[in-house]
Amino acid sequence: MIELDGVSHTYRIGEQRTSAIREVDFRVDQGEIVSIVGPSGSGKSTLLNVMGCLLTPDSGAVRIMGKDMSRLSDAAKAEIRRLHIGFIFQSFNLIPVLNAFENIEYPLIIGGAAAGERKRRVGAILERVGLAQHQHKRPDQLSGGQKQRVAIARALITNPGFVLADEPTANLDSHTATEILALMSELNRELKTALIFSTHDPKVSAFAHKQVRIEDGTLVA
Ligand SMILES: Nc1ncnc2c1ncn2[C@@H]1O[C@H](COP(=O)(O)OP(=O)(O)OP(=O)(O)O)[C@@H](O)[C@H]1O
Repeated sequence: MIELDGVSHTYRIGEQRTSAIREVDFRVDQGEIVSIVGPSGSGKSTLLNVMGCLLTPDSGAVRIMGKDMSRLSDAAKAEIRRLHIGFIFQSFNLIPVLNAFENIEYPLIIGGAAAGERKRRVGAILERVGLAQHQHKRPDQLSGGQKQRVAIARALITNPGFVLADEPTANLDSHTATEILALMSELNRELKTALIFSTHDPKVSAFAHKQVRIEDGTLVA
């Protein structure tokens, strides 16, 4: 599970201070789908980045699988991220010079998987997300929905316990967004991977089992 206990974060640029999240208590259990809803600037990305250990909060505790992140070195946190957390971004963040197969394979190379195992696992997930026939295309040769399918496959290829998705459907038309959400829900049921995603669209939020609302950095519901 991921647990946040009284977590706050303030950005500092010169003299300017922006209190992005304040005293957030939050918990996600295995297999849940949780949406974080709120207007622009309310702190959704900051909250996801703290949960994914991409950002160290000023105060409060972040525990992942029971481990207190504040006690770990950067290298140990990177290892927790690699083993337990997948990321999906609004703008897909695929590597432009790699094709779909290679983008999905990349986390397995980092993790030291052998070539045969990589081929088998990437082949299986390409089938699962409906992209087997597009595996040799680079991101600029894929549609928005196909790019997000590659990103979903890349996030899931290491079998993480959690996938954090920052506005995963914001750059997609509503039909493609619905397809992507349906795919993520199916994969959540099959793999029991928890999915935490942010959105400001109530229709998108409705896909979640649990919805939390953030306003001005504070969880309000
Ligand atoms: N790197 C940063 N440096 C300084 N201020 C930041 C930084 N990132 C975010 N902020 C500020 O922190 C607050 C929360 O931002 P955050 O990106 O978490 O909100 P959000 O709800 O994800 O917004 P959006 O829906 O527009 O992506 C905003 O006031 C924002 O301007």
